[in-house]
Amino acid sequence: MTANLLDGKATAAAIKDELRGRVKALAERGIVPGLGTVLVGEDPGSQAYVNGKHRDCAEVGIASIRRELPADATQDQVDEVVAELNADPACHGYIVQLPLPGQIDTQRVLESIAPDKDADGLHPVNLGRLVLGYDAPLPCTPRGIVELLRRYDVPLRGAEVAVVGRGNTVGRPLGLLLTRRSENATVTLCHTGTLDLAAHTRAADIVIVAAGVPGLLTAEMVRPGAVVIDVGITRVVGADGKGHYTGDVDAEVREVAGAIAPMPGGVGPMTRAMLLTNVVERAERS
Ligand SMILES: Nc1nc(=O)c2c([nH]1)NC[C@@H]1CN(c3ccc(C(=O)N[C@@H](CCC(=O)O)C(=O)O)cc3)C=[N+]21
Repeated sequence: MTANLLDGKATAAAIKDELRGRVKALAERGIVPGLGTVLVGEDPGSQAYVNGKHRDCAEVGIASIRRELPADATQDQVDEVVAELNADPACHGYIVQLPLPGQIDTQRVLESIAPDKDADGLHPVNLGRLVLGYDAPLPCTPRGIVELLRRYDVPLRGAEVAVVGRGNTVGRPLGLLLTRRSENATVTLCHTGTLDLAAHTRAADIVIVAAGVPGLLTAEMVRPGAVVIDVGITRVVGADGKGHYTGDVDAEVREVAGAIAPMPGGVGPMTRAMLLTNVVERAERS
């Protein structure tokens, strides 16, 4: 048996088609949604992600607002760009690309983003709203995972879900989303302190791995027919000296899983589609 594909790329394309229609409807009201990005430094990976986001914007009809600062930028310079985007009525939402250089206080920057313009959904106020069940922009990767499962009719109600990783951007908020009344999944949040990881993953109907450890989930850790979502992205240098990105799920898992969202082609494109969705939703409320 080979796992069915949960095709994040195709699903994200369908979502972008839907967004294009919503952007047209906004245009009739004289509103053009705007997404801002703040990039500090010249990391090629970060540049590639930010370029991808602006390409997505162009495809959907969202205006791009791009701010770039050098790698040696000061805290004041970053604060100034954040204050400018907070005040700019053309910017409905924006992200500060992470990681930031070491001289910048990341927490201070993220906390100074206006919560209602937080396109990532990672501002402490918005994570707090998520905990409390209030309306808020949702974190893009967790939202993209739930949307991908929904569009492939993978049942969440009553499902046993093992989430591997408790990071602030994926694992922790994903547990919050999946345990909302509207999803009603039962979540086991596993982490580096989990004593018997395989016992938890083998008991799960859905295994979502966001640990950043290549090959962490192996075939014997997966119940035959289970749904597997690979959220890992780790840069590794191969024997040929070339760098590439790899996920957390071992290739053999394909032989046991019922369905799999691979890396690449799974959660990454969904994350980008949810970023656009957050911005369009915010513009629709304006
Ligand atoms: N403030 C902030 N928000 C982020 O959302 C954020 C960030 N900082 N820093 C870095 C990570 C990483 N990230 C990715 C998003 C999409 C792909 C993606 O689309 N990947 C493709 C492959 C690459 C491609 O085709 O371009 C895939 O998985 O198929 C990858 C990585 C967002 N991040």
